Amino acid sequence: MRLGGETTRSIRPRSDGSGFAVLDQTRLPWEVVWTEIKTAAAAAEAIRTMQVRGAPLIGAVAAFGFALAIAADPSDQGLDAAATMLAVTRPTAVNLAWALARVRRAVSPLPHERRAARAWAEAVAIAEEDAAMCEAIGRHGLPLIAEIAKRKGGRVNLLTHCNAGWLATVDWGTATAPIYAAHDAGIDLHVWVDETRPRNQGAALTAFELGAHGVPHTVVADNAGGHLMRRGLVDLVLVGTDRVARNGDVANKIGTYLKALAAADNGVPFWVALPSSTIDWSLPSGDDVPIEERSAGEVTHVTGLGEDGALQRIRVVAPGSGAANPAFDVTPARLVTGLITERGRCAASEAGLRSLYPEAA
Ligand SMILES: CSC[C@@H](O)[C@@H](O)C(=O)COP(=O)(O)O
Repeated sequence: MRLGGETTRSIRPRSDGSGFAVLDQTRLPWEVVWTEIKTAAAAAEAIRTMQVRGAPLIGAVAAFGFALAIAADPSDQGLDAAATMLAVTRPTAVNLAWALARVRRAVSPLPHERRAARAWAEAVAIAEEDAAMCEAIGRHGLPLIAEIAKRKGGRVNLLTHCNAGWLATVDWGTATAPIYAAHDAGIDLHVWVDETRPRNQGAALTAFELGAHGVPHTVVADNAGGHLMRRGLVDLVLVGTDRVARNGDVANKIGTYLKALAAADNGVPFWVALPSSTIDWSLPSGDDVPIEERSAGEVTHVTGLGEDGALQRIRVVAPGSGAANPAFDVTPARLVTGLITERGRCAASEAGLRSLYPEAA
């Protein structure tokens, strides 16, 4: 996607397999900084500190990190240790465990000396496939926006939460892929961007991306969505997800559930975009999705650019008051109009998912 004057992806593997570079998302939108990752420990730290975030990108970075670990120690014990170190970095996005299991399946039957090259090739394949899946999500989601544009005969207003854009994936994004596809096809659209407290992925990242691509957008406080929907100012809510349970329940950034409730009350379609690497077939419902509990400091303080151009961290909560910080919530399938995947659109239900993925166990 576009970044400054160039076209780029969110992750840049070195052709010799010695490491990869990622965009440090804790510095965006203020600075574009590429961070070199050369060890599995550095990959784990980048995921843990959210220099990289977003379910599909977490999976890709974990895969490359695992490959680096396997190059350093291809033994079974080495594989166990590296997989555990990477797996515990963040709990909610299933893409992380999915990517580690995939690399492990690819290398386990091989002799030690062939494991490193195979692991790196698998990580590259995961990244390439993610970009292709997101592009396909764009193709399958585009008609939803085109139909509204045709019916309305004017500008289509979308609302999105968090960052499910190309920064959260390898390229294109999940929720943003249909938006970019529609915008590039000449459809007049505008995106309401939820700021997404406490870490402000909407205000900092989605707004940054949409701006770089020339997509008209407006950042709103997280609490504005219901009001905008009641006023008829939202035609479609489109979000990503970190884990979809077998029954179509969807885990996503905290606050998504409230948007789904407001959308249902106002008859606004609520669609969720995902690559198949985000489906957790082992989970019967969203009740069992592990919800990440993050530091209270993310709620008590905000980070931003001061008048002097320096980054500042400011306390916004009364001194002495505690804070809780659940980072994700689960939207029940009954509130989801449908799912957009790389294979097409389906109902948010086990039957819907199986209609697109009949081979799933
Ligand atoms: C394509 S991304 C879908 C989700 O990963 C995204 O909406 C989200 O919730 C990201 O959360 P984050 O905590 O920033 O990793």
